[in-house]
Amino acid sequence: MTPAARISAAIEVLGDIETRRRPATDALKDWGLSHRFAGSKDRAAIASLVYDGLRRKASAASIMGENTPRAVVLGMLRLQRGLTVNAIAALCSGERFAPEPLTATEREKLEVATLDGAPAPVAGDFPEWIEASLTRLFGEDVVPELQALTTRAPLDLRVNTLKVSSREEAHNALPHLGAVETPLSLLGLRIMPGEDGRGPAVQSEPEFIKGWIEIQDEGSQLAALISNVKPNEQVVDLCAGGGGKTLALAAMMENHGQLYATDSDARRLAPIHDRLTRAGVRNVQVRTPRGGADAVSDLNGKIDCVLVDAPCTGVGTWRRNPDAKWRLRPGSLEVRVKEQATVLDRAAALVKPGGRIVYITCSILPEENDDAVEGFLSRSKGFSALPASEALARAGLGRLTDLVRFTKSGLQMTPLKTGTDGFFVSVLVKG
Ligand SMILES: C[S@@+](CC[C@H](N)C(=O)[O-])C[C@H]1O[C@@H](n2cnc3c(N)ncnc32)[C@H](O)[C@@H]1O
Repeated sequence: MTPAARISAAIEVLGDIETRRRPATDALKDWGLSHRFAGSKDRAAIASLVYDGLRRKASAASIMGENTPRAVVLGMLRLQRGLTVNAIAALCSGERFAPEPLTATEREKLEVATLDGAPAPVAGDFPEWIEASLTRLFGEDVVPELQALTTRAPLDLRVNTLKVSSREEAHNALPHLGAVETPLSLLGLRIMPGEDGRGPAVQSEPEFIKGWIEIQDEGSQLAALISNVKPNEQVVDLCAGGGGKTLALAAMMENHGQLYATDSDARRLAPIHDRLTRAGVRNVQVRTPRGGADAVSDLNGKIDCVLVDAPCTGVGTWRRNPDAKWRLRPGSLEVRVKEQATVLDRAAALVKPGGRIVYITCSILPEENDDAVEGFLSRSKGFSALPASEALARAGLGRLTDLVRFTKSGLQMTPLKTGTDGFFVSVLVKG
């Protein structure tokens, strides 16, 4: 396919997402099934155009003065990809499979293309209804913070110290990936996405299959490190899901002590078994919930650290899932907030005196972060929030102090400040 034909395809897919209100992955999959001639490079390039369009949907529509899929793609090519008006015009030739030529108005709009004076939800590409929440956290930095969430995320790897002795060893074994060391996690390697937004097929690498590396955002690695779990502790990963954090905790515990991994959704937990085997983990008991029974009721009052990687809106991962931002509704935020209260209350009963809950979300909305923690502290006697600077110091992560945003009861990482997904962490100590 020509670059111009890929742009036509991206406009078509964005139209499908809009009219049928469906996730981008479904629309892209259907497009691929009905255009079997398109090769994998074409499909990746089209997906990348669609995701960039979603990343800049509000700002692109604003500079073009209309909200059509074509306007979004044209505006995105200018704003996100930095194409000149002539380069965009050359792609829109009107020839076979290419988009129609630019109108005089489109040309004019693309030439001016400024976001000066645009309201924050337009300049920062986010839904208007969360502006007040974001302002509570970011104050005057809402636009730069949210603009950083419109960029493409790198592919981060965590080196598994249960299988290799150092980050260097894994790095040296994988020179062809072009990875660099992550600046904040000493276990991380980072691969920048290619022009078409694609990364290498890491999961096919022999080192991945041997368990030397896992795919994990640097922010997620840091959140696990802040828990400061140690060998020989008793630890529960209460929302273990597919086990991303469980694996990181097990490596920190050097396979000593006991780590219980559970989740209210048995299906989400299913992949953890293969992952634990591949990673060489021997100290994890997976507790699969059965028939609604509490899978960790025997552990009440016995646990040193309960990790609550809470269900959340995922606003902090919008770099990776840009269509999620336009599907977020106040009702879904409310549901997540209720789930967060439930899971925090469950965690509280597990903790022994002197133990801790480490509460994590991949969100930047205060309702899911400080408010959830403050609500918990007002309901539960005996817990207090450890100052986040102290939590960093205890975990040997003092280097984060000048980068993270400290909040009332925790700390916030963001793409702008830490170059990671938007993770929130709060450590709640039982006196
Ligand atoms: C952010 S995801 C966990 C991701 C996982 N920890 C990882 O690192 O790959 C949140 C998880 O919380 C689970 N969850 C939701 N409500 C829960 C509850 N009341 N108790 C336990 N788990 C719950 C969800 O099923 C989901 O798997």
